Amino acid sequence: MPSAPTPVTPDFSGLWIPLVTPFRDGAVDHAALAALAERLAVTGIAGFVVCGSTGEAAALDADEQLAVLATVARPAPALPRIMGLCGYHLGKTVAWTRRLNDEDLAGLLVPAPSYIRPSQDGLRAWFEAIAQASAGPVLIYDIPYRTGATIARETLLALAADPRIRGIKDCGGDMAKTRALITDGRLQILAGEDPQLFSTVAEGGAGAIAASAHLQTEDFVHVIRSLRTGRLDEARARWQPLLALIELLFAEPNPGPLKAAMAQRGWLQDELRAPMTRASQTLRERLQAEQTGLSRR
Ligand SMILES: O=C(O)C1=N[C@H](C(=O)O)C[C@H](O)C1
Repeated sequence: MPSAPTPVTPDFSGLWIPLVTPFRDGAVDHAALAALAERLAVTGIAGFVVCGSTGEAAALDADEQLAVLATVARPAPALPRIMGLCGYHLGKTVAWTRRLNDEDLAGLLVPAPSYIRPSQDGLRAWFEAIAQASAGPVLIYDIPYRTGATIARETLLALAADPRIRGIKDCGGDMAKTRALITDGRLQILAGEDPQLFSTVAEGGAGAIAASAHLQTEDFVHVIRSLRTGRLDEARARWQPLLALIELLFAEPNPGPLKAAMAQRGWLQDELRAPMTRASQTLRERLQAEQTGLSRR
């Protein structure tokens, strides 16, 4: 049986959960967040991503983001935490990066600046300025459908030469680009599009940051471990039953459907901050039926 790939340092392999931020009556529900972190911490995950897009970070102010980070750290202090950044103002983002140097973080997850669509040279300068300000490693968050900026393969390969930039959360939707990065070998590739988790890890990706893995977490952990140790049949057997759930969770903007499904399990209130909205009634019903089916398996 093939052995697992040799880990690189720092090791970002495995399954990372981009935590939702639970709300109750408009405020962050820290009790629900702490209970969620506690529940997930024992499932075999690599760690948490705090304040990613699933965490509705764009709707949280700086104090709320720091409070969320502190709450997540409490139940499992030894479990690594990656902090998400978002924005488009370089000076403010660099200043926030410096503030985050005071926190105990495994890394920063940094998207391209939203809305302004800089050139490839501008994108490179953006990531390098943030990496330079960061005390810890940086993972590039490549998500053109949210930011409006496509990071070209050549730009990513150029950024890979920076020793502070260690990985990528890949939502680029371009498998040829993903393969080029895997072949290049300098960045650790984490699948960020949940349906692509299997193919990315099977082709040599290090793991995933997958919102849908809030649910059926052990199955997702098992899929990644099986793929990384060459147990393809085992991985496929765990993966295929997850596909319908994943499809439903992204049938409307994330994290609406995910929060609906989690609320059905009694884990949080089905509440989002505007302009994000709850999943539609029809989708909520389909999620309920799918979850009932999974619980009978
Ligand atoms: O917050 C994240 O990290 C993720 N975001 C993606 C998105 O909604 O854009 C989805 C992915 O599962 C994790």
